[in-house]
Amino acid sequence: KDDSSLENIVRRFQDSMSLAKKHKFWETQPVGQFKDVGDTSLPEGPIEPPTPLSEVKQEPYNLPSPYEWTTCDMDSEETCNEVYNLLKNNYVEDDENMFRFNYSKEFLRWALRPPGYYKSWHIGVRAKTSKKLVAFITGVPARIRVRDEVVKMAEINFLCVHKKLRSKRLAPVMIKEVTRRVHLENIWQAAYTAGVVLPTPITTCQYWHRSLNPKKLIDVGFSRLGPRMTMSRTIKLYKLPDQPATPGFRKMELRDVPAVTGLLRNYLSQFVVSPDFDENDVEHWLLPTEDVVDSYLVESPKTHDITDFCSFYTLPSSILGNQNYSILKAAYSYYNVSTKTPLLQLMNDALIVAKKKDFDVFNALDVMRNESFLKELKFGPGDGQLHYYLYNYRIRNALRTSELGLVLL
Ligand SMILES: CNCCCN(C)c1ncc(F)c(N2CC(C(=O)NCc3cnc4ccccn34)C2)n1
Repeated sequence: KDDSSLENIVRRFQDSMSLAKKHKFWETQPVGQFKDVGDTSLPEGPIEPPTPLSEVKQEPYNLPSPYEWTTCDMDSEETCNEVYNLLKNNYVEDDENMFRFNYSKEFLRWALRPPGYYKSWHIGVRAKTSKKLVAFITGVPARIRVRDEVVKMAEINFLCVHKKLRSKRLAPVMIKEVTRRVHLENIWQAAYTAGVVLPTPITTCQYWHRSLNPKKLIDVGFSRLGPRMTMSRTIKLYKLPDQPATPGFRKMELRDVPAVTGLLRNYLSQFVVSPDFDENDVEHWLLPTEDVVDSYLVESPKTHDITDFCSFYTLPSSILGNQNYSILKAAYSYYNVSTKTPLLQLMNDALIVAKKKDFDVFNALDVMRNESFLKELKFGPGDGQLHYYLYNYRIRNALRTSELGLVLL
């Protein structure tokens, strides 16, 4: 890029300004502050005590005058459509603005209605005159274990402000409003991620990508042909068998929920931060849902024990400005457990079924035990980093990515 162009100078200045304002806001919040990093005298755990519910602000925060709060009822086809279209046109893009997430309506209904969810945490902002939905932020309740403490938290996600309303300082007031509504339910901690550095990540993950349809990925600019590589050599490099290799590898069913819950709880107990799933959670988050989440397990043909489990979620991206394709079909590694089948073989079977379902790429973060298979299964490091954060909960030292057992959608 011509870095000296005035346009780039202005953009860099604006970025630095918004970054400065970002830290202005986060310095007012109960989060680990940069100045406190390394201060081992500060105890691990909640940073501020809960407030008596009577002292929690009862009325919503003030929005700039042309805008009003709205609660988005995801059960309503019309409202779900509005949320889908807002995100489809205004949510996260890659740095080169070639792709934008295109979370489907079924995915959003799944992601936002887990056991015990609160409609009041599905918060929208409308323009008073046109009633157009112009911004969105959500929370869902989750029990998250940090070392040996299980903490009720809100998982905050889908913060989106319409492109035309950026730098109107809407995000800080939306974060304060979702925090207020979470406090009203007597919950004082939260977990969230961001592609940008804020005070202060508990860990920073790297995305890895395994090509399943290399020809399309190169055509749309997601990947580039390797040096001294031809297209046919590249297609051959990423070729996968037609069927999974593991005997007893099959789709998860409702009757498997108790066994999968036991398997998953044991496996996740090794990580410093992970969800504390019960059977209701497993039924919601891991039972296969068409075009939303896929999960497979290994049932030993001899003993009929369930020994292993793998899952991935469906998150397509819109391809901005390509003649031949408009959608990138991406699968994201979710929760995987290996007790008998080597994780390498289990994940290769996951790649095989994902390719069979016509996904173009299989993405994974370097969390949990994922590093053990990434290179060998021909994943390549991505350009995106994902920083994980806890709100109002201090972790004494940042975690290694292998100590993190939490995947947010
Ligand atoms: C927990 N909430 C995370 C949701 C947001 N997630 C999934 C996300 N957050 C930051 C990223 F860096 C990222 N990446 C996946 C990797 C990737 O595929 N990069 C190319 C690409 C294709 N489509 C898009 C859309 C947006 C950004 C990059 N894109 C990088 N994913």
